[in-house]
Amino acid sequence: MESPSLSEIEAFISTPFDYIVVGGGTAGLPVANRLSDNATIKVGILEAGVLHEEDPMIEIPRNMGMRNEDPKYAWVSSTSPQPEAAGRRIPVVRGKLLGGSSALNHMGWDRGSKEEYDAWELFTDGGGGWKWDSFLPFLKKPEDATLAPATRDLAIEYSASKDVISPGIPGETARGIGGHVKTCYNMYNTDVVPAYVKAWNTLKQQTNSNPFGGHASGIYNMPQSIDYATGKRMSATSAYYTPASSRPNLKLLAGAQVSKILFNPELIDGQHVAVAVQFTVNGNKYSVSASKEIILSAGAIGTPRILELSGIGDSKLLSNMGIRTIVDIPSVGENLSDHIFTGIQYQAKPGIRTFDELILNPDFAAAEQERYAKTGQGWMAANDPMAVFTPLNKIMDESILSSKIQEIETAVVTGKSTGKLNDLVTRQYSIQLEWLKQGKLPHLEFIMFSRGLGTPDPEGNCFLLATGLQHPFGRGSVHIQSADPLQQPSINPRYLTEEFDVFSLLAGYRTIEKLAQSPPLADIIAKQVMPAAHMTDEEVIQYIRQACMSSSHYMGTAAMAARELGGVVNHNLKVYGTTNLRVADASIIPIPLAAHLQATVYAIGEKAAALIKSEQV
Ligand SMILES: Cc1cc2nc3c(=O)[nH]c(=O)nc-3n(C[C@H](O)[C@H](O)[C@H](O)COP(=O)(O)OP(=O)(O)OC[C@H]3O[C@@H](n4cnc5c(N)ncnc54)[C@H](O)[C@@H]3O)c2cc1C
Repeated sequence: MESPSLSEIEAFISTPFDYIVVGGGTAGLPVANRLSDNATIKVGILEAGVLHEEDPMIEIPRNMGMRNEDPKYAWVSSTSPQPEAAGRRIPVVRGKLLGGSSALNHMGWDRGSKEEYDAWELFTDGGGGWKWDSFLPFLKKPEDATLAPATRDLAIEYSASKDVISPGIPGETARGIGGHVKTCYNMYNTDVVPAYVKAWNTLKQQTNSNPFGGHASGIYNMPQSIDYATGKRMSATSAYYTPASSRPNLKLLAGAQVSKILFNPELIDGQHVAVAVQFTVNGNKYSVSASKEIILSAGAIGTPRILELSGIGDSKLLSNMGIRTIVDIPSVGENLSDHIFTGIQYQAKPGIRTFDELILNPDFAAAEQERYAKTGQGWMAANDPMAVFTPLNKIMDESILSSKIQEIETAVVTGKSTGKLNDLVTRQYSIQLEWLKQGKLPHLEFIMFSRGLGTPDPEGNCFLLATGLQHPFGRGSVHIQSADPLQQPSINPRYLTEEFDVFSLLAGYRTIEKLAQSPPLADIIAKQVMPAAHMTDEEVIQYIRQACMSSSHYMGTAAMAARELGGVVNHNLKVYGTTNLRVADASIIPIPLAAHLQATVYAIGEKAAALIKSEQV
């Protein structure tokens, strides 16, 4: 791992910064870019990972996933043993490099539904404009949608049904044009995709021709954060850092791990004033000052860790670690949620090609690599774009569902739920129960991965049909284990601790089975590879516990909510009890969102920058 030289560190710490952004990731880099567009404002970025310039492992879309366990690219960590997931430690993947998780993710570009963003305002008691109508400009701002020449909406083209839904604001006004992150439709679809879409149509799932308009249920062709012209991934680095990197007033120190925020001993109106950031390089400690603000953008795992190391968190936990409490906020690091998923692997009949072909057929792989090098197109630029987001009532018997909803409602009301029922979670549950009863918002996502897990079988290409829980009831936590800033925090998502979450994934699993039996998908399947077919409900539940994985969609650990409710930041993203410490990343999301997170996190970065600018004098 490259480290910055002493002269680079000295140049950085002697700069009179106005703002320091901690974490050069998906939200942090938009903040740094927007603040430094004023040449009189000095902005510093501290990033624990390094800058990977022109790295094919990041830029070439088909190389995704290959560096998730490499410490030069990722924080290699796992959860604490998860009792309800067969006691496993489940890998926790996050980017540790400039660009953060946007440089490692699967590039899907989507957003949640109107009602979900409208709910954010219920946590901030109306402040700050955190609802669909006022957040929409920020959801659009990061994006530069390439609508031509990649205009083919294959979800509609492949659709067997004429029953296409397109509610909400019109598609033309819902997408962003001219922003920093270029997006396009997928460049190549494997042979499984047309049959997959049509099989969903036979199960009465409608195609959604306008998933960005505020209604995210249905089948759709999810755009990708890929530049159509080059075929390269767009990360926060290529989108926001590179174009601004030559600004003299923007400085990056990569390879510097932040340990804590330092505060002025004197308070202003009873509030703490953040003045500097302490970081380590090769075990040596340094600090750098900021005269205006410090913005924490270290992600849903990194941000609560830094808050606690700085003395902001649950005073009991902090005193056990020997850390002096600066602000007692017991909810720091609580409220962790994630989209857990499970799946079934199938082998396709001979002649049906999935991405396994790139491993099984070296000549074909070489030809595709050559095509990519010349044109930026083809299989190496391709992904799995078909998204299916569905409420539970679209995939199961309504009477069974309503009795299950009744059960969880009773558990919540009587306090029998196994989760920690603080005020924040109680409000979240009442909103989530309402969403379930209305049956409009997605509760599950179905994803088709056009490749098998493990070593491909030469007898036939494989693919995986997976389902992921979008509005889980389980809530976990991330907390430091000691005052040592280099020790990994304890990450406990408490997966599958709520019965309803298990029930939902079982329903998703049974739907995958039905889908695989539906033509024309059934016609291209040779066999079910994993797990065994024809399992009882008990056996499927056991399999889910043994095999479920994280989607790496960690959120909520420094929730934006009223302080008395259990919030960590207010509607201006300021940490309670401080005048000038903000959080901008996935940790502020106050309630689980039924979408992949990056587009929303970029929007949080854009909105944070606008909030900060609006307070500049
Ligand atoms: C493998 C994977 C696949 C995914 N697929 C998709 C997808 O297809 N579509 C989608 O929309 N979303 C996807 N996501 C989720 C999405 O990418 C993340 O939710 C989002 O990028 C998180 O942004 P963030 O700004 O909160 O954190 P990050 O982007 O992770 O940024 C945090 C940054 O802070 C740095 N940092 C942390 N601690 C410190 C410290 N102490 N000192 C200095 N720096 C620090 C980190 O190194 C990192 O660069 C995926 C994520 C992963 C990991």
